[in-house]
Amino acid sequence: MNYGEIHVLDLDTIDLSNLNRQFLFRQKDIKASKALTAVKAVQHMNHASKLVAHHGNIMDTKQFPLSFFQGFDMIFNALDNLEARMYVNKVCLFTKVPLMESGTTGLQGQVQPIYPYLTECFACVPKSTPKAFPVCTIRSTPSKPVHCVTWAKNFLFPQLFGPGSSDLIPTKGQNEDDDEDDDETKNSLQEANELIELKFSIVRAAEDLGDSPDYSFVDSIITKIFTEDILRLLRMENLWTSRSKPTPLNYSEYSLVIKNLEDSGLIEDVKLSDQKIGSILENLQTFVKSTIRLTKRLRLEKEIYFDKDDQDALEFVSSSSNLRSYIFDIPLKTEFEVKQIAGNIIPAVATTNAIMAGFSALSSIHYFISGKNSHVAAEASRMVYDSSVPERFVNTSKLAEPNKNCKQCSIVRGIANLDIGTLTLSKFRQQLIEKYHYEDDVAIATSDSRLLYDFDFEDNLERPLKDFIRDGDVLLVSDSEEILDHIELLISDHEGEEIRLPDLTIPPFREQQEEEEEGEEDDEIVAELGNSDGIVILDEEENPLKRSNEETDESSPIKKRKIDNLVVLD
Ligand SMILES: Nc1ncnc2c1ncn2[C@@H]1O[C@H](COP(=O)(O)OP(=O)(O)OP(=O)(O)O)[C@@H](O)[C@H]1O
Ligand SMILES: [Zn+2]
Repeated sequence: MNYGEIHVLDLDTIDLSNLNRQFLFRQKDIKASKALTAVKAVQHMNHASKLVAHHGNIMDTKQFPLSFFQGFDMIFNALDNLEARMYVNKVCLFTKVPLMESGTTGLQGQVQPIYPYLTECFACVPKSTPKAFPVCTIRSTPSKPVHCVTWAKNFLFPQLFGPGSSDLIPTKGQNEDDDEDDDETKNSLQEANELIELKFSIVRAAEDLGDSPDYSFVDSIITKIFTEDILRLLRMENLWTSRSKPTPLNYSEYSLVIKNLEDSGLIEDVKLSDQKIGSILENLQTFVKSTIRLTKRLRLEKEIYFDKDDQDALEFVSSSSNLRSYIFDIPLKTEFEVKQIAGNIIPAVATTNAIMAGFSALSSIHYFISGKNSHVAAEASRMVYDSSVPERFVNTSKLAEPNKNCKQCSIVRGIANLDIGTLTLSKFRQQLIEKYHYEDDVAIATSDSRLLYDFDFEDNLERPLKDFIRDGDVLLVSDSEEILDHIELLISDHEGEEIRLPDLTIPPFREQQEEEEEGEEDDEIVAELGNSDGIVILDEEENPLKRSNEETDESSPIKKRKIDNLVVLD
């Protein structure tokens, strides 16, 4: 089958660790763009499709504006993170482009064809988030290796080399026990302040590490983190009534050996096997080595973010989490194991990936052979997933209808074309009121609930939209009278263009819901089901939304469609 034009997109470059399962890549391709290399590798195969590669982040609206998405008949997701998947899902709802969503974890996998507003979207079923631990467990009372790795990766590393970490500094009310809460909050704040001091010592050291470097700042870090902080925890006796107490590190036992290594300049040559559990001395040596190397890097890099494939960062996290484990009498881990824990790595299986990619392609055929009819394809397509039943490796199920409570599917939305550089908030507000027939006023907020305007917050009115949003951002508009529904407008920036507010897309199931509720009475709402893509678009002739800027009809088609808990404005 000829797909016409296929665009392949990925933000990453090829790593050695990809070669075992990503068959299009070879050793020589390491560090090259995945998308470009994949396209090059299959270009010569016998097919009639034109292949185009893009190296970039799908969420980058400059490189991939809305018009990019609108250019496709179908989008295939094979992403590995929730943020990007949710983003593509949302854009597909705005643009109504069908989405073939897929994913694998180890031996499990699934393919979900999504026909916007006709079938469940990616957000319709809540997704489980990665396992979270209480802050106090990570900060004060670890009991498993993963607690220590999380502390090293999410707290210590960003505090010393990155942008800091506020989410692991507890605020009141996070502990079940109130007494623990007070003591812990105070303790953690003090620890955090001291770490800021250490960060300064690192920055100073980074400037001074010359021919005869002074590494005493590393001793201060070790003493603070592995001895003094633990002594302070021990003083909080209520923490230890039903737990075994930690044992602070006695650094003086090791400091001489470390100093000799530093003086002889051999410290940076220390290398422990990644498959072997190191002794305390070896972990200390690795800690000192990686701290020195990361500090030197800070001369060129402003901030360093943890990346499991960054050897210095991995050695720092591995050694510091092991030293903490030792203090809390928790089993130590090899560097390889720490890498798996820190990188949330679930082994990827080439066969599962291949099977799911195959089903993705097969499933899309329903859409193409039906002449791109979403209704027919939605009826014919199946969700495919691995099966836990022995002797039956895959299972299928009919596609479910959108979840009526889905925060994505249940929203009235549209795409607004405008020039964010020149359009002021005031003009935008005025146009909204005219176009959608708000009776009084609106409130306008960003998608992360930052209020830009409402009737008693007018400070921003004369500022252009570009001061608050970028191309591709979503704005939330709500009716100050709370009669009309909240709406979501995706902003598509077009320099020099007059503002064009869209006719809104109303999810079909909400239309049916309201018809059932309101019976025949409501002749204000004029809507039509069953146009080619199944989306309810308000009728051209009779609906005021279609007649932009004309005040010929006082009624509004989005009247009374009120969804609770959608927008939190403050
Ligand atoms: N926002 C994004 N834009 C473009 N590509 C993305 C985005 N987020 C993730 N990806 C890509 O999605 C792909 C997911 O693939 P997968 O998890 O199978 O392999 P991988 O990430 O190469 O494996 P590993 O994590 O072991 O390196 C990756 O190639 C990743 O670069
Ligand atoms: Zn949904």
